Amino acid sequence: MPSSTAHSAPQRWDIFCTVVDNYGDIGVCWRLARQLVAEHGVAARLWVDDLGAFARICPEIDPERDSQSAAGVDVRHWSQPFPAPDDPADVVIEAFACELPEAYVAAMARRQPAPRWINLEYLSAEPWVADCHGLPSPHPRLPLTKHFFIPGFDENSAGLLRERDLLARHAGFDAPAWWAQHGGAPACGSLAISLFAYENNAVAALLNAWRSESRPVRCLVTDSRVLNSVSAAAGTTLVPGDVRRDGALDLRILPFMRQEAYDDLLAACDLNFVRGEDSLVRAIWAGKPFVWHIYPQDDAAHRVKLDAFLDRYCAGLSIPANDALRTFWHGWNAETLTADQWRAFAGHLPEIVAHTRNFRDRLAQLPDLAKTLADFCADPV
Ligand SMILES: Cc1cn([C@H]2C[C@H](O)[C@@H](COP(=O)(O)OP(=O)(O)O[C@H]3O[C@@H](C)[C@H](O)[C@@H](O)[C@H]3O)O2)c(=O)[nH]c1=O
Repeated sequence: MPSSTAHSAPQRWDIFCTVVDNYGDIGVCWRLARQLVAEHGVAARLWVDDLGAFARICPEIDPERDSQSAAGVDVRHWSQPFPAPDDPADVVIEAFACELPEAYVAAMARRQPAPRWINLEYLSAEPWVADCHGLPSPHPRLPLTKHFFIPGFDENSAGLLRERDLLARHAGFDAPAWWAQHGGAPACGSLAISLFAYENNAVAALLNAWRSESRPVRCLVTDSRVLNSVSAAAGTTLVPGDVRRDGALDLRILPFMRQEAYDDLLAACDLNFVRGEDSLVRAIWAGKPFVWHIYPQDDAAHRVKLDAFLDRYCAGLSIPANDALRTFWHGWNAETLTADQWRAFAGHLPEIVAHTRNFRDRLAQLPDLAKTLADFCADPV
């Protein structure tokens, strides 16, 4: 149910997003803002410090304009100094612990009732999420309380972003039409693979393995950081539109696409290599086997995060499939992958296909992140 009625003004939400690097931060905030407007009837204003990054995933955005509307969302450039705040919103989302403008926080403190203030954290499959999700954090000086919202994989977390019609869209996906517009259907019996990742030295081993596969492999490389590694492995600079055929491998470089189109790419392929948290979640909803290149952190904290996810994802797999999948994911993330590891993983793909579909279906039983948030914020503080 929308949060507003015909008689009351819609609830106003301000979502603040700083683009730390890449597209994950804005990718998540943009999806959330659109879904809140479309499914919960709120008036959402999205403050973004880097409109250039935003325009890459949503080409309607004009990076030169401080104020514009897209998909019903009021998009604002979060510039410095921050414009004097008018009336702070009913709900204020601070995405990924970005620091709100001081003047805005002061205005929040003057508001009656105080706004709901949410710190939307990074996704994690780790067990500590259950203890921290939803915790209040009173402001040390002002009459404000911030709550932590942590996306995750069970009912003790904030859930995952999932639009109401997403699974139906995947179920009705017209693969032949998609392939007709994207270079033609792969040869019969092919394995279609999308490749989105950070730079990764293991690309060379992977491409070699695919060249000598027993079945044709159509690999669609996104115009992302992994393209540097693909170019290095190919010994030439590849650009969107390039096609390279070598042995069983048919390699195609795609242009960077709008965010909605990325979902279709995941739906079209049999296996998706993803990175960061937003593409990981989209790969789960596509219900196809996937391989996660997790955002690397200096202290190797990403290994713990990766294993926590693997523990959830692999539960219920046979021991050989479990071993092959984990070894393959670790090899990809450590950039030490071998052709044997690919063959072992690929040999278990039929089991992993069915397993991933079940994993997706189980997660789809949980409330989605926008709903969890909208429910929590439905009433004033
Ligand atoms: C390949 C492609 C992706 N996308 C979108 C899909 C996603 O919304 C977004 C990519 O986001 P992610 O998968 O999260 O990967 P990322 O590496 O871009 O973002 C990262 O930012 C870091 C700061 C975080 O620590 C990471 O966890 C992650 O969020 O880009 C397109 O819109 N078009 C494309 O062609």
